[in-house]
Amino acid sequence: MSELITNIGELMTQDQDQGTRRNAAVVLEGERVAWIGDAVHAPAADTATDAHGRAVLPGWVDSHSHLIFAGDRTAEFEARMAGEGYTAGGIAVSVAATRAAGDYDLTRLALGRVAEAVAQGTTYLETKTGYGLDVEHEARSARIASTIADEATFLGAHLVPAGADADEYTELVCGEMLRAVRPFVKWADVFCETGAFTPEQSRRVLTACRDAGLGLRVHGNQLGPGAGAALAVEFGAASVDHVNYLTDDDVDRLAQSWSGWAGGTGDRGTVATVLPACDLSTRQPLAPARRLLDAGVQVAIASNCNPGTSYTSSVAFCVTTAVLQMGLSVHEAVRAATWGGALALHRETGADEDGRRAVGSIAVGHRADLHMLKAPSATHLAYRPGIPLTHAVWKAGVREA
Ligand SMILES: N=CN[C@@H](CCC(=O)O)C(=O)O
Ligand SMILES: [Zn+2]
Repeated sequence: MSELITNIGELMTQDQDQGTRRNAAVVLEGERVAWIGDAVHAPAADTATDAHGRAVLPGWVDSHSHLIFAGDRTAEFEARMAGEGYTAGGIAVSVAATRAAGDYDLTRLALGRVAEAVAQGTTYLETKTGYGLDVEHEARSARIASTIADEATFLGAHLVPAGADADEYTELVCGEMLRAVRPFVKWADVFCETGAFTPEQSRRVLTACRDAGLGLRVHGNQLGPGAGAALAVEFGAASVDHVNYLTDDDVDRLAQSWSGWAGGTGDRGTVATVLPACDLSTRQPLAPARRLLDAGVQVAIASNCNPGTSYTSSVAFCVTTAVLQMGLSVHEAVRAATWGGALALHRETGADEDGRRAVGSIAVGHRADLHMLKAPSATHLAYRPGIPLTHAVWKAGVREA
């Protein structure tokens, strides 16, 4: 089956060759993009959709979320809005509720969050464990994550559970827990922060997970300056996420990690993933996305949807904030939330070992993940903040919303 989407007012492909086109058309064939060009030259297809001048972007690639949880942390949020600071300790509340939930409920809750994200234009999604924190519940979370999301990440090193010895728990994460989750996940993550895991414990987790064949990610420099970004670069992690408190050396290291990557090929570095909704919800200083881009660091924008620090799956909200508050252009912010997210998940180019198609940009042969706005241009995402602008969503060529 093929579908022609025509009369696209602005087609922001985020593809180097295609750029942003006016009065464009796209043909989808099965799960892939088969043709891109001027609407006046569009070929026939089995079905046709008239965009009536609306804008089309790649679907959002949300490279950082924590969707496998039960329970509610409204009280913690209210306390924070009344002036209390965020600490990692709140994670324990979600751990208790998550362990208490049955498999059916936990899966249903997570699926509901995925549906909410897709309805807002997200077509590729990573999610993490991290609210189980024992072997049984981390393995269960990993299994559910692998069924509801495109990419699953092991975050056993999210918090040392109450009553546990930090070093013993770290050993558990690196041993029995890692073996239990391994069949379900592609990535491992560690929360390297005061109140969570020390640099030395984080190093042990990263080493064990790398040795087990997992790709690496790091939660770092969220609540204060720390070792997260430096460790991420040292271990060749795909991304370091949060990055609110970076020193000049951290920025230099991240930029240096991309020095062998020219024109989209060569050695990858570590993507700096900024999480604007989390920064607002925790009242942290916004991550320095402008400074990172200017230094030559590849940047992604993600929702960090989770019950503690960022209970939203709206990548559009994050893009809006990145433009209005972080100094990014609309094109840069959309790029970071599409192609940048794909880069952070190693999904920006063609088929990998899994044989899957590139996501995060619109090009012939890439996965047909499209997001049509109720607006003539992507600029409206920032120009009309808070307005739900998703008109239609295609995921792998299938109309989802
Ligand atoms: N910072 C660590 N983990 C999550 C928050 C987890 C929570 O508070 O439940 C985050 O990315 O912000
Ligand atoms: Zn997170």
